[in-house]
Amino acid sequence: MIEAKNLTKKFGKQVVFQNVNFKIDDGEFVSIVGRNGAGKTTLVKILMGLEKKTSGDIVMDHKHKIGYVPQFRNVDLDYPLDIEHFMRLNLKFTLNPAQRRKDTELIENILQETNLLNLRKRPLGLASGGEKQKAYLAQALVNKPKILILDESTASLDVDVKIQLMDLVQELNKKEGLTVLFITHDSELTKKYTKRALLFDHQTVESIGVDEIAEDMFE
Ligand SMILES: Nc1ncnc2c1ncn2[C@@H]1O[C@H](COP(=O)(O)OP(=O)(O)OP(=O)(O)O)[C@@H](O)[C@H]1O
Repeated sequence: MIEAKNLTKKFGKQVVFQNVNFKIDDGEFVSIVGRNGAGKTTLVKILMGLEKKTSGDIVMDHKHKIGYVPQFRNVDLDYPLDIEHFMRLNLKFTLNPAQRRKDTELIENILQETNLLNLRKRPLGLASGGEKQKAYLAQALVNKPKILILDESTASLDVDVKIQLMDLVQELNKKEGLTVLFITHDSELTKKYTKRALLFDHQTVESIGVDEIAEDMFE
């Protein structure tokens, strides 16, 4: 479980959120929503230890690894790594033959579960937007995370590709019990894939059922 207790974050005099309280259960698939600048990324950075909270607490099992899937950026056409080697960047280097075999088996499994087996040799720079996004997801899975953070990972993808990616994440959530934090401005995907959302608004965070989400609430 991830629990925020009276969590406050300020940048200088600017209050991003103040005394917020919420819980995210293990294995939950929850949306994180709110207008631009509401504090969603700041929360993620605090969870990942990249930013310090100002006060209050985050209670979570720190043994639980977090996989972070950013929104794909344009990659140079001549970027040298193919998808498989891009994933392998997240492996620890080892000369131990048994560990190398295990690592290869892990990569095979992830390529299979993300439907990237046929694309493993595709240079990342030449992959489509959806393929790049799947490669980012596959790379995050190499760390065997318990928590997956999708940070606007569906933005700038075509609708059918968004659905493919989200179906894949839903499967990981159901089959492997991954906790998923889905940061998004997309109210339709929020409603389709999650039951509730943490709404960041005016320095507060509120848990709302997806039925309560209005079209323009966080766009
Ligand atoms: N390192 C920083 N120093 C100062 N202010 C910051 C810093 N990081 C973020 N902020 C400010 O904190 C507020 C929250 O930013 P944050 O990036 O968390 O918003 P967000 O909800 O993720 O927005 P978006 O939907 O646009 O990605 C913004 O006003 C932002 O300018």
